[in-house]
Amino acid sequence: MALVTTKNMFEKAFQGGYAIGAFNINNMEIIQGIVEAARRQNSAVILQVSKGALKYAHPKYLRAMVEAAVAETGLDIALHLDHGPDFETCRDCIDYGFTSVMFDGSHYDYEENVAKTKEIVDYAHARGVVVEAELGKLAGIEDDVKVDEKNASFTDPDQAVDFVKRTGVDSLAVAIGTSHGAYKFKGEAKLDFERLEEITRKLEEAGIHNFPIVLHGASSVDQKSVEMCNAYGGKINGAKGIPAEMLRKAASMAVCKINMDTDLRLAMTAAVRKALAEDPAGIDPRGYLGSGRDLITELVEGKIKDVIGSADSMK
Ligand SMILES: O=C(CO)COP(=O)(O)O
Ligand SMILES: O=C[C@H](O)COP(=O)(O)O
Ligand SMILES: [Zn+2]
Ligand SMILES: [Zn+2]
Repeated sequence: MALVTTKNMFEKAFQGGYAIGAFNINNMEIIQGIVEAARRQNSAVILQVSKGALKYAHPKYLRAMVEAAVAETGLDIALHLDHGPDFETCRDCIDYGFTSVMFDGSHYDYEENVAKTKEIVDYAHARGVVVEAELGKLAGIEDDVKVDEKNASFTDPDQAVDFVKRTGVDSLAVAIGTSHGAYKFKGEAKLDFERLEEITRKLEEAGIHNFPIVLHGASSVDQKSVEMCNAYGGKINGAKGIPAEMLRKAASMAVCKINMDTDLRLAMTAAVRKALAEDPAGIDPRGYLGSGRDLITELVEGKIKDVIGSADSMK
């Protein structure tokens, strides 16, 4: 039993009109919380590691824990680098046994993004690893880079076709109105589904069939977690995410990978705050971290079952 790439997962998800959840991991409790949900729902899952996570927990630790999860559950699990900033980071993760890497060159000009992505695709494909790239700029905060709403730009469908052809990437993250973090919309939530449809139509016309699209910044910012945080001393105001029905619609289209981190952070924080507040004399980390882990399981199970639709994708 070994880690798998996302190739087979995406083929099935595209055909089946659902998406695979890609959840950010930073420590053992988060990994266990997600994997337990995937096990209960018999679902394939992607565990992804940001640059910040690589710094917090060495990739060797993360890989070893994820491999333990595969051995325990027998599930299809891909270990993915999220927003790889450069060739070196992507190469290191490939060399550490990741099965998928993202190179995020969206902040470079177009030709530079093409050239850098291609270099990583060549290195990865020679080693059986798949690559996700990004075109268009999402608003919000990614690692240290903050893009404000007016500097965000949606993905151009013609450019997407040219990009996929020239780089040979395996999947593409697009900008259609989602953003990273807990504050996604000031007013009404809105995604550009026509653009998403046009990207797929143009790819199909160019002979690139069933091409998997990735949606970043897809947390729903569940009010239950926000309220729980605030009830136990948190101060989270005006947070707003992507409504579940929009994610369902995206998953039914070409979106095969849906990225969520903020929702997990909120759940973990809410549960830890509550556990500490309710047991002021408690000092056992297994108590409050265990509560965080349980709430992550509950949250991820709900996403798999009711939002992204990947339940029983292991069959
Ligand atoms: O896209 C993400 C990680 O790459 C996470 O998005 P959220 O901030 O919406 O959870
Ligand atoms: O894309 C951003 C993810 O939420 C990861 O966040 P991080 O860089 O703080 O680990
Ligand atoms: Zn980006
Ligand atoms: Zn992202």
